[in-house]
Amino acid sequence: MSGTGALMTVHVGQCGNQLAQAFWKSMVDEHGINERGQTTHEDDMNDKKDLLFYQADDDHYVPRAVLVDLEPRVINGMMQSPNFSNLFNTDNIFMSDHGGGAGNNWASGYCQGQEVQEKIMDIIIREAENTNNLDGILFTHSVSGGTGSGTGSLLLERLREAFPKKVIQTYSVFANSDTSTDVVVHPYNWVLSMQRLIENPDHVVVLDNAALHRLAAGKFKTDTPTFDHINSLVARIMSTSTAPYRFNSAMCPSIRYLDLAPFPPMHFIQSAISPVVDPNENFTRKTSVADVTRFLLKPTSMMVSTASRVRPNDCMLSAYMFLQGQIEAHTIMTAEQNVDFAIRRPPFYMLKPLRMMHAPLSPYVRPQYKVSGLLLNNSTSVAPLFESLLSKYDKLRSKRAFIDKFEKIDNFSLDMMDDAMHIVQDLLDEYKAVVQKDYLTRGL
Ligand SMILES: Nc1nc2c(ncn2[C@@H]2O[C@H](COP(=O)(O)OP(=O)(O)OP(=O)(O)O)[C@@H](O)[C@H]2O)c(=O)[nH]1
Repeated sequence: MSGTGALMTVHVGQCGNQLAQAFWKSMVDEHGINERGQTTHEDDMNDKKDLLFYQADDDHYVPRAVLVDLEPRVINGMMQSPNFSNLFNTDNIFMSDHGGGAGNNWASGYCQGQEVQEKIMDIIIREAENTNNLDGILFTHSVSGGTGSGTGSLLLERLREAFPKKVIQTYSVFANSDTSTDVVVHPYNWVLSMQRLIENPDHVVVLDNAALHRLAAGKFKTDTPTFDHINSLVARIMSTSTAPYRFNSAMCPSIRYLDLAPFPPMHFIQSAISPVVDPNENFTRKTSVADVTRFLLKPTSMMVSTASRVRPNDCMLSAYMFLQGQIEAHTIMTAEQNVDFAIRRPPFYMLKPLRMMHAPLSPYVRPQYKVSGLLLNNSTSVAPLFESLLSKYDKLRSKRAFIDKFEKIDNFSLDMMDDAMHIVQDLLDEYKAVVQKDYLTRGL
């Protein structure tokens, strides 16, 4: 593969593995592969299946994916489903012998992870060594339960150690703080995970379940969107953002060229997709580049609930817009100029020009719409979400609410929690400093 290496995925916990199902379902469809890993179409020259799949000795395609959970339900369910039972390499699955999960407790997930980390890392390193040119790792998990957050945190530390030069990009699901039914100790789990998200990956795509839920409720014509609805949106983000590498784009042939985090550790990325369509509905709209870009740049389109409350000094540190469909090169250039003009005025300021690129479509699947897009946006407008979660953490921590559940875990100390809180606070201060500083290009 010239200029392009391979990617592998690591999925941890219930949410991480449910996202794996949505993502890999769209990957097999987009690469013309059936549930046995066999090709369903004559190969297209732009289809780089080997970016995410390897070929077994009998030539069938196998996802370069590692599935990890401390309880077996979700992965077993996947292995029994007709779509996946013959697709994944079962040697790439780790399920704990205890089988009880981490009880929504980061400390339990982290400490159980310490006992089994070598086994999991052996799987990941073997899989990485199976490709001679790994560019990066995509990692899916939730930061509010116990396994995805706790074991996920430990694995992120170990991945960074084992792959110091590879791009690590997480898709991290934040709890839906609008619903009382979600995990009550999620602010603790979040703070502890955030420390590892600040310290280890190159990019963290922040997926706020509250925003995803609202978007899905509006678009899927249901008041009670399911995780299937929500995960289909996340799969769109993951598939569009990897489309340039998977389908031979000259503009961005590898995740290594994605310059989304010019000021680390401010590497928390918001995303928006357009159009959002219920696949079971007749699509009657006419899409255009102008229409799609306008929607993507609306603060309310971001998959982060607090981003819709625009603050006058917010600024985009780096952003990429991926457009897909039947689009002429000159249309992208005109759109780029229009967008460039729009984002130099409130509510958008940019430190770097927004980069637009044409992300090729799968040669085998035709969407219902002609033009679609994805925005990956590294903006200071993510900070209010962190501020709100930190204040939820402070409220629980000051009352020592549920703290006994964490204290009773061997090898866990409350200092770990307090240290993590300071690291998150430092990140927030960095965001605030950017917002206040006059090096922003706004004629100050
Ligand atoms: N978007 C999305 N969120 C999910 C999904 N499954 C669970 N969540 C959210 O993830 C959080 C809980 O994390 P889980 O992934 O269920 O838990 P876990 O990481 O397996 O940890 P334990 O259950 O404690 O072992 C809650 O905020 C849920 O709302 C999913 O499929 N999609």
